[in-house]
Amino acid sequence: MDFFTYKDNLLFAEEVAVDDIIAEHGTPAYIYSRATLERHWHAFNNAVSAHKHLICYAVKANSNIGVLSVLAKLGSGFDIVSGGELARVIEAGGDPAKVVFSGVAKTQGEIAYALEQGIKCFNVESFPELDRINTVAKEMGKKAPISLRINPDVDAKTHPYISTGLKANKFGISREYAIGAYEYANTLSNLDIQGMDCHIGSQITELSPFVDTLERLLALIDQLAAKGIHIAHLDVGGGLGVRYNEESPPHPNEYAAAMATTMVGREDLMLILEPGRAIAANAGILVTKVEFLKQGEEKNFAIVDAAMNDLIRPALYNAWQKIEPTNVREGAGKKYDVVGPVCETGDFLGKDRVLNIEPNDNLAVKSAGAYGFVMASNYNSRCRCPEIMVDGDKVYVVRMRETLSDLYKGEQRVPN
Ligand SMILES: Cc1ncc(COP(=O)(O)O)c(C=O)c1O
Ligand SMILES: N[C@@H](CCCC[NH3+])C(=O)O
Repeated sequence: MDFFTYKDNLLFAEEVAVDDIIAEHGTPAYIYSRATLERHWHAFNNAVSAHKHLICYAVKANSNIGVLSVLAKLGSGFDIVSGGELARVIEAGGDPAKVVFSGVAKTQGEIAYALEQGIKCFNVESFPELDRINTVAKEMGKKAPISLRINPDVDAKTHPYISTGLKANKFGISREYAIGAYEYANTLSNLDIQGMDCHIGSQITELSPFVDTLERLLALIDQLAAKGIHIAHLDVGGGLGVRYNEESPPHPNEYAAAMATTMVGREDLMLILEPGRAIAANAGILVTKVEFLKQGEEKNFAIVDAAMNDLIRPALYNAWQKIEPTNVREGAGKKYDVVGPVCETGDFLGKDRVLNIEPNDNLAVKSAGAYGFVMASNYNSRCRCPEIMVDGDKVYVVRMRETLSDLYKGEQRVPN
């Protein structure tokens, strides 16, 4: 069931017509569906329910407090990569004891903050990070729960910018050094070895890289057990892809069930999943208004009021996201490049899209709930747009549109 559907040619978000939301709140605007977020989360959670598990939603995909609060109310855990994300989780009502902290460069301050809040685990990415966490924990008179992120050297077959599990990537500790790293961690008195983790990349559309990775990590866990090092949880990271266009990634049910099946016989080993995109992407759209239609010599342009500063994925990864009018007109359309107001040729949301549109029509850029607003900027001194949550027939502004003075808040003139 899709919670962004057309009724009589009008796009609805759950029970509310998108054009009605826009009439009140303007464009551009991100619109999220609570029911979709919940359904996606449950798809993961249900598929692994027979195994001891924790779903740690990857906050980086969409860190809006409203979004996090929806997931916190379901009892979700969270995967964070900064102190800022931890603060958001707490503000949203999330439980720090269900937080895992990933990232290659955690600062001393971030480590201390996370220890103070009592997070579940630090996903450690290097030997020097082990030392840093041990030192901070010692100063605080605490033991830090840790997991080591193992780089399994598996090809996730995704865009090179979002592949993370290859030897050539900066992430994790290579498999060759894994045992040594655990043995070293075991000598540090303020560390408490809890888990093993990995994350091989994002927008992965096949099961096999996930299963290969899991098998490699389980083999390492067995080697560690033989050395008397006990691992209590295995965190398989995130990375499950979504359908933007023609992709056919495994359903979260299928993916999570494959993970749980590979772990049969290891009932004591808690399974942690860190899905981000698969929960948030198709739970959101970006709505933008057509400002002008312009005929170039070679191309037609639909110039819209959203830009690369609002949604950078097309410019950054040449990513394709579906673009559809919120009110469908009868008749054939024309081919357009959908471009924004920013002064860069790379400022496009889509190219060669057949659309039947007029100025002032609204367009919905689909699958924009993940890596959308979180990657937005104020480039060209553009105000970041609002984020709106629809819940049945209710509409909540979960982040207000920025105003012009927000743009220079905290800045000052230089005195004479
Ligand atoms: C450590 C870690 N976990 C989880 C995720 C979430 O990935 P995705 O949004 O592809 O599920 C990421 C981002 O790729 C990540 O770096
Ligand atoms: N920002 C990327 C995903 C990054 C994954 C983070 N580890 C995207 O939009 O596809």
